[in-house]
Amino acid sequence: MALAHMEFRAFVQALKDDGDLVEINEECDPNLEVSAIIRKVVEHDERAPLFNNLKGQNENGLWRILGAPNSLRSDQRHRYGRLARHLNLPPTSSMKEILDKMVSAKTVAPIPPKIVETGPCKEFCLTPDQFDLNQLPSPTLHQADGGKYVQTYGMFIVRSPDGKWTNWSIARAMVHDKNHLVGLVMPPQHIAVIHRMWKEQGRDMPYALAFGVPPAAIMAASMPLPDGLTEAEYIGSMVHSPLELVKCETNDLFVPSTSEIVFEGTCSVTETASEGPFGEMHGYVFRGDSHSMPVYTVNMITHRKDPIMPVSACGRLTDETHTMIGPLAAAEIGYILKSNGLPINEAFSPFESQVTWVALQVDTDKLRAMKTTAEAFCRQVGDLIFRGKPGSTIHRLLLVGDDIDVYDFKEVIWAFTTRCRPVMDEYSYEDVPGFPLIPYMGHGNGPANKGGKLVCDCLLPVEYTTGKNWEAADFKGSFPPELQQKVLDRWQSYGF
Ligand SMILES: Cc1cc2c3c(c1C)C(C)(C)C[C@@H](CCc1ccccc1)N3c1c(nc(O)[nH]c1=O)N2C[C@H](O)[C@H](O)[C@H](O)COP(=O)(O)O
Ligand SMILES: [K+]
Repeated sequence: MALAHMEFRAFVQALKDDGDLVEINEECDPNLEVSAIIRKVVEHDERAPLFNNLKGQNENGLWRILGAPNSLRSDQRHRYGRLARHLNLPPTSSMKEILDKMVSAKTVAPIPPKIVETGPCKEFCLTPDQFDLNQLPSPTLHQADGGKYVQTYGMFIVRSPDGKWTNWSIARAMVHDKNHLVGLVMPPQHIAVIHRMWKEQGRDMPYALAFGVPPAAIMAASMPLPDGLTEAEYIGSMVHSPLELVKCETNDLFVPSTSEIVFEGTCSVTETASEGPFGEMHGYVFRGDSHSMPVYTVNMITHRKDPIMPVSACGRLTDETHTMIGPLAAAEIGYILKSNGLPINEAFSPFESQVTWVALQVDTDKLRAMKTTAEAFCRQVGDLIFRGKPGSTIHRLLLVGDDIDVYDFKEVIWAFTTRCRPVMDEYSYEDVPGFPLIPYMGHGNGPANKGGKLVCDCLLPVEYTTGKNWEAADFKGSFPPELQQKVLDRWQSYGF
């Protein structure tokens, strides 16, 4: 068996070996029942459900469903275990170790994928007369959704017309009819950038949609890596070995050879259909919230025997849209700021902000050496991030000092509520792209796609000049170390 980060089926086995999987063998209905179970799982950090017996499965087992593929574990020591298994890291890994791994490939030479003749994803091939997406177990995830969102954790593979750039990304898609999908293609996302290139040439965009890809691949697919970067090469260097890809049957794109299921086809550059509403990552589904989006034709389905379809039933905390979209954007944001010479140590997107914030830990020694002002520094950070793509889903950047652990929300909110004077210490951005999926944007008082962003300076003025002039009124901050040690040593004998 391959390693968990390189083959989805090995990943499912790793969850089972970790005691992090519940196999459900009684028949479940993909119409809401499956998603209701997944929602209860992710709202309580329960074990991942593997639905082995779905209403609508065909004679070759097409398909089963793995819910909550990258959500949290309840045991605090293994909280990010599922994310760690995506990257061949120990299940006790911290979020910092996980995000550092995702950024590690930026400074090494890309390792191009290896093309193989065939692979498990080719065990079965179905032409459109042999399948009906409405009869297969496509799940309805929220009762107010506009359709069956069969695509929430698969990977779209699209390539620029000149063949130079192959982008891998997650973008949602719902069943439109027996062999068509309609999906969210939204600027500034790379799938929309490439779709536009094909549209300018008046040619439909070939795509592949691979479900159950190597877990390391789906992590990079969810990360806002630079324009023009081909994820397949990036992942190869991240995992230090080439990914094995196999050619599609109906177009010249390549898919991971061990993919559980592959949809192949073309995405129209002219035909659109109604897409949404959908229970979104911020926790809302607004009735009637549908938009015209491109139609994908499914010309071929290939798959493994008894294939597993991964499903992210997203919404309120804590599912893949929170464990991946925010933190992976934060990793890219942190990297951009450091590469521009700014004194940033760490970057994280707190789940409690519904991943609309990124907290940035500032190295305040280096900050003081810059002899800058709060306004100049905050504007430098805001201009770099809010005018670029990786910051597109983030509406608040919080600058905090070295004493604040950005991975611990208690620390972040303490600094924000006590060191950032509302209005005076906040620098607004109304002339930058906004994220319309956040309810106060898409269903708020102002323009849905513009503005509504802030850089919040949670550094006190002394941190820019002479340094911290306070002691925290807490156990670690207000007592001599030897007294702290004495209390810890005698804690039991005191009677606690
Ligand atoms: C992990 C994950 C990620 C996404 C999405 C999902 C999951 C589980 C859902 C469950 C399918 C929900 C939805 C969230 C909506 C969203 C839109 C735009 C940005 C962020 C989120 N979704 C994306 C969606 N992006 C859309 O354009 N389109 C989508 O539909 N994303 C985020 C997306 O994968 C990341 O932004 C990647 O950086 C995109 O790659 P790219 O930077 O363009 O090469
Ligand atoms: K990507």
